[in-house]
This record gives sequence, C-alpha cells and structure tokens, in this order.
Amino acid sequence: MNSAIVSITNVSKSFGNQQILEDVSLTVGTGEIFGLLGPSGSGKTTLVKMMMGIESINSGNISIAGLEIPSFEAKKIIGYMAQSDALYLDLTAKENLEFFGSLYGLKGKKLKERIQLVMEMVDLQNHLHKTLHQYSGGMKRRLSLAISLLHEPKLLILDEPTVGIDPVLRKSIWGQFQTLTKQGTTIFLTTHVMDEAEKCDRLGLIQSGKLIVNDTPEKMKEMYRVNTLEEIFLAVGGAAHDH
Ligand SMILES: Nc1ncnc2c1ncn2[C@@H]1O[C@H](COP(=O)(O)OP(=O)(O)OP(=O)(O)O)[C@@H](O)[C@H]1O
Repeated sequence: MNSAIVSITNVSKSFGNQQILEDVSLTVGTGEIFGLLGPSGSGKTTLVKMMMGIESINSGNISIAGLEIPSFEAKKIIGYMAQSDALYLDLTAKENLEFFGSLYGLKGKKLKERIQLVMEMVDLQNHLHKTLHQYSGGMKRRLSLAISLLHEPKLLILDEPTVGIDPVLRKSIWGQFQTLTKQGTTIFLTTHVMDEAEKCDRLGLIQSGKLIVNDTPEKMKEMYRVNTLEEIFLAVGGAAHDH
C-alpha cells in the first residue's frame, strides 16, 4: 500500500446506550479506492461523518493526510458527497457550482474551467443553466458528485455515490474514478452495489459495529469460499439492494 492518507485507529461510537461502532481501525493508502460495506444501519454513514468531522468521535482517533480530525485544514483537501443532496433547488446548476466553488476559494477563469470539466465528467455539460427543479433525482446526484470534485480534492468521500444513477452512467463515473486515482486521488466510498464493490481495491465489512474483514474483493471471496461478494453480504445479514 502507498503511504496512508486515511488512518482510523480504535474508533468507537455510541448514540445514547446504542453502540454503533466498536474499536474500528483501518488505513487507506494514497490512490486507493476503498469500499465500506455493511448492512443498512451498521454505521457506515456514521463513520463517514466522523471522518468529515461532522459527527464526534467517542474514543479512538481519525487522521487524514496527517491531520487529526476534526480539522479545518483537512476539509480543504476532502471532497464529500453525502447520502442526501445538499443543493439549492431554486438556483441553476451553474449557480450551485459557483456558490460551492467560492467556499473553496475558487473564482474567475479557474472556477469556470473547473465547472466545465466536472460537469463533463458527470455528463451534465448541457444542463448547466437549468434550475434544479428541472433536474431528475439522478441528475441531482451527478451534480453533487461534480460539486465534490470542484476543488480537485486529494480524498473523495462518497456516501453511496451512484444511487439513482443508471448503469451506463455508473460505468462512466467509475471510469472517471479510476482516472482520478491514477492521478493520485484517493476514494473512500460506501456502497450496497456489489458490482461496484468488486471494482474497489480494498473493502471493509462492518457487522454488529465491528470491522470484520478488510481485504481485497478477491481475498474476501477466498476467505468465505464463495464466488460472489453478494454471498458474503447475505451471509453477514444484509440484503444487497440497489435502492
Ligand atoms: N444522530 C443520531 N442519533 C441517534 N442515532 C443515530 C444517529 N445517526 C445515526 N444513528 C443510528 O446509528 C445507526 C447507524 O446509522 P448509519 O446511518 O451510520 O448506518 P448505515 O450503515 O450508513 O446505513 P445505510 O446503509 O442504511 O445508509 C442506525 O441505527 C441509526 O439509526
């Protein structure tokens, strides 16, 4: 593995008396695509929110690019796409991009170029001037992804990134992910989509609050003596659904 950009060490989290995550440790190397799997409600989003500094950590620690979370500096190098879109529906796509770009200090020619590029990546370049009321669910999802890429983040954290995106476009977005990682971007994502999980360099599987496996898709299948990741997922008690 290349040098670790994400280090999660002995992290635990409870809400009230409900323990969600227990002693989770993992590292993600620079340029890797790491996929976090686990049944619905197993704590994937909670872990992602802790990485973003949005949710507090009860014990243990998380560092990103050597910065201990929560860290304002770390946020500058992270592109984050939450599970639900945080977009301004009354504005056009361009206005949304300009707003979020300005939060990252992008302006002028650079901002214009980045907007063009990220909208091409998600195949929305011809829908820049529409207000988001005219966008479908999948288009909003793609715009959220474009926004997360605007400031050329070193680490992309994506919570179920391709929900609502059709298979053709999903394939093209995965092509873009692979290009980004070749350029040194690291991707940490959560997914319930098994063909997506197959494409990750490494997978972590959470069950009952614990990270029970952390390995390549191939090694995971060998370990469980199965042919598909779906079989593993079903064995640990989650339904592999595609929303
Ligand atoms: N702010 C909160 N207060 C109390 N409980 C919470 C809070 N946020 C999450 N939970 C609980 O923590 C558990 C883990 O939720 P989380 O959203 O992390 O799961 P998940 O693995 O991402 O699920 P899914 O695959 O359905 O998105 C759930 O039982 C959820 O109800």
